[in-house]
Amino acid sequence: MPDRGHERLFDALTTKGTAFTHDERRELGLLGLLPNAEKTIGEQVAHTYQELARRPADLDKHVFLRGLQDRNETLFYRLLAEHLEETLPIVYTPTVGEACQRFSEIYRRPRGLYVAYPDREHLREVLRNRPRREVDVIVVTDGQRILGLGDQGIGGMGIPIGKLSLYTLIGGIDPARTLPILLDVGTDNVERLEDPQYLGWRHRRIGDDEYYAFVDDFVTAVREELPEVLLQWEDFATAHAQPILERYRDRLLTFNDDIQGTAAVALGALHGAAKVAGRPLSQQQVVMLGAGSAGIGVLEMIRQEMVAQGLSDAEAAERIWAVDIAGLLTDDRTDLSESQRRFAQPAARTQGWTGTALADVVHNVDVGVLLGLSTAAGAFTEDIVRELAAKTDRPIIFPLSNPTSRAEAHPRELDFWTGGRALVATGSPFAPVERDGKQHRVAQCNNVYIFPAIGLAVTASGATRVTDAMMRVAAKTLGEASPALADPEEPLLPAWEDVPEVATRIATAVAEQAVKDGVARPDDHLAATVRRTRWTPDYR
Ligand SMILES: NC(=O)C1=CN([C@@H]2O[C@H](COP(=O)(O)OP(=O)(O)OC[C@H]3O[C@@H](n4cnc5c(N)ncnc54)[C@H](OP(=O)(O)O)[C@@H]3O)[C@@H](O)[C@H]2O)C=CC1
Ligand SMILES: CC(=O)C(=O)O
Ligand SMILES: [Mg+2]
Repeated sequence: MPDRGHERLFDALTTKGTAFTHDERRELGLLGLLPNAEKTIGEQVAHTYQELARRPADLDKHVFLRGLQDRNETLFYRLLAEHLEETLPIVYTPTVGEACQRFSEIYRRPRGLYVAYPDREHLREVLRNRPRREVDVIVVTDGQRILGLGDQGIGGMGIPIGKLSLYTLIGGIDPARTLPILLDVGTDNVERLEDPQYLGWRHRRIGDDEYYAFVDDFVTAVREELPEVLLQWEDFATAHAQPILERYRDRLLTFNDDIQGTAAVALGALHGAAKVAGRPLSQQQVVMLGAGSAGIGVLEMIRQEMVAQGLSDAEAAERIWAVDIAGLLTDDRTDLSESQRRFAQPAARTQGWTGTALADVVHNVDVGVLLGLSTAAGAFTEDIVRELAAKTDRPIIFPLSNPTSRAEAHPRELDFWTGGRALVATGSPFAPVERDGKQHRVAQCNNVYIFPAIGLAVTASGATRVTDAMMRVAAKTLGEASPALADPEEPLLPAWEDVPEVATRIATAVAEQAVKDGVARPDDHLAATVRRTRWTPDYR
């Protein structure tokens, strides 16, 4: 801890600002550095909230909140906790997308680490320069697939910063023990490259050989410096996301949020949806628009769930249909990756069809579940949705692409086209839908329901790996918390004010699974350990 009063006052993690008491001011050498009044944290929150509310534009609100985070983290998290539903879309999707696009323009202060390719000979030194010694969670991106907004280069840093805020807010991870990292390997975004304000390495993205060697060196440096840290991969382009996960998942404590976190939240939401629809997942025909890393990750978990519900692998595969830009994934296509090929349907099944686009699949298959992880805004058209709704009482429709501008459909339209029968969840937040004079909250099926709980689970239990079984337990525990199970009129996922508590329950179940899987130390009081691990936004 810094010993000079001035440094103490400006240490965002420990400062209390105007809430330092007179005695503390004397003790810490702060006397005279602050105006006379002594505020409580409650008063500071009220004042700061007023200031936030005065900013009309969401991006301005984002900049304001990021500034607060850099000044006083305790106050930042207390404000967010007290206004969770309202502030989440500001620090996270959709506004964080715009913040990434305009990162260089709104940049104020350093946070986290920029691990740049030109510094590749000095990665250990970069890691050693981290602001704090002890780290529980790293979120790392290379900025190539930021939400559905494509390559943002160094601007991608907004995502690890935002995700880690949610690790703290929802998962109770001590903010002093989080580290956002941006791997700066160039950008192919011409607008960024030509922008004089651009703060990243002004260079095209490096080739795959250099890229994988660099990622390897980065992982080596992380293992040497922080051998026990949880390393979360975020918003990598699909071509890199899966190979990176496969390469490191059995070697370190790591997971890919877009592949595994998204799968777990989708399965959690499907649990409640299938119950309300009155038909288990294993009896549904499932269509996914989008066969990127997120879409394939979700389908993989759905397949596992169908098998757990009694189907053979082959029977499960028959019920899963994946569609990308070129149409349905079929076994005669030569452009599919290995992970996509697992979901390719026999081309013979499309005999007699006039095409294999989404509309054709919905026309020819008794679809009960339609999911979107495609970035294709509006792809769930009125015709498609009406046809789907004519085949089933309670169509399950999840437009999951982010940010809002990339959603495959608007929940209000889905509700209208299906006469209020659709069971809907979206990736980004939407306003409640009005039906029969009542407001119905739309569930936000976003991996934010999962990753903070995974962080809490592994931190509390000392886990050394993230196993598939841990992810499945996270999905199951989330599914069991669905308000729709008790009342089909309720949303498919818990309300934001309940999410920190639900995250604690998920974390406990995941930690128990980690012990069962032999990747965490046994603990007779895991639930208590998980609760004790949680950091809370109180002045110490
Ligand atoms: N709700 C949540 O929690 C999460 C949401 N997401 C969102 O999912 C989206 C996809 O992410 P990711 O898988 O990594 O991205 P990718 O870009 O790798 O995948 C997109 C997929 O959609 C396909 N696609 C694109 N446009 C169309 C179209 N017009 N019609 C049909 N298919 C199309 C692409 O096909 P092709 O390969 O042929 O181009 C590709 O298969 C993003 O918007 C992201 O924000 C991601 C993670 C979590
Ligand atoms: C939510 C998320 O991880 C994404 O859209 O990429
Ligand atoms: Mg992501």
